[in-house]
Amino acid sequence: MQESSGVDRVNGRAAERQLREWRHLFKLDPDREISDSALDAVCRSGTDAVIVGGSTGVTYDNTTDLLARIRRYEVPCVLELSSAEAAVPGFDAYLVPIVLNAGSAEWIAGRQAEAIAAYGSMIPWDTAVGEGYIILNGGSTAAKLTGARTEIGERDVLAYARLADRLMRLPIVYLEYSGRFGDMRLVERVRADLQGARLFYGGGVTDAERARLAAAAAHTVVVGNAIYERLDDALATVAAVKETPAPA
Ligand SMILES: CC(C)=CCC/C(C)=C/CC/C(C)=C/CC/C(C)=C/CC/C(C)=C/CC/C(C)=C/CC/C(C)=C/COP(=O)(O)OP(=O)(O)O
Ligand SMILES: O=P(O)(O)OC[C@@H](O)CO
Ligand SMILES: [Mg+2]
Repeated sequence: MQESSGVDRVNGRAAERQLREWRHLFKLDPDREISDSALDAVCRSGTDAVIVGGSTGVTYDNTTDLLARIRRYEVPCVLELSSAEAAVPGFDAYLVPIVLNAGSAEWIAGRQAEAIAAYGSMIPWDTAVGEGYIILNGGSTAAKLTGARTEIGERDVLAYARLADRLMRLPIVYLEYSGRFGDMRLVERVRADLQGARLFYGGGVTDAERARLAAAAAHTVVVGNAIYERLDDALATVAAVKETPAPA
């Protein structure tokens, strides 16, 4: 384990505890171009960790290339798996999405079980962490891919979150609005209702103002597309999140 990685590889549950302390995360998509100077700014920004992931076009090669570039820096780097073929060794931890409101079991347990069977003893269980995704922007790539039931109200969102939190005991519930800024009242309600899981929020956090709102509602704020579209504003989200008092 690298001293600076921020993720304890000796004991997977310790890795989960460390993830719980993270307030701000940047998500880099291996399927999108990023210049060396932009990557340098992201990795030195003070974010708690960089997630590598995207819903489509993620391959072993583009994931390996991005990991090698990020490894020049001390920032912890975790892989969010969206395809079994792109399970690249060398990350500090592995996040495995389980799309609770997917239209088909393929995205809830099907692909995951297939990959677990295929990789067998090669899986680094000590750094593997499950994420209970609830996808709420029907226009997003992830929603279309998984046929997610996005037209649902607070009662159903809370039910999915409780399923993940109280029954499945997943360490992370992820409210995903990728590409659109979500309903912070709903985010706040879901976070306040969780008993053990950490609430990750991602979607449309494009500047400091939105980052503050999201940081007041969720435990952890994830910033993705803004890195590619409005880099300076994206970088400003780090301080905005860190300066916002963490919710309970
Ligand atoms: C080294 C080694 C062998 C490591 C293995 C690590 C490990 C723990 C393996 C276990 C096996 C396993 C379970 C593998 C994963 C299998 C798998 C493919 C699961 C399916 C994941 C899934 C449900 C994907 C659906 C899409 C999704 C929810 C992706 C999450 C990321 C996301 C939403 C990104 C946003 O995407 P983006 O492209 O940016 O979207 P926009 O267009 O909106 O911007
Ligand atoms: O790309 P954005 O809209 O910032 O969303 C971040 C993340 O939740 C995507 O999985
Ligand atoms: Mg994206």
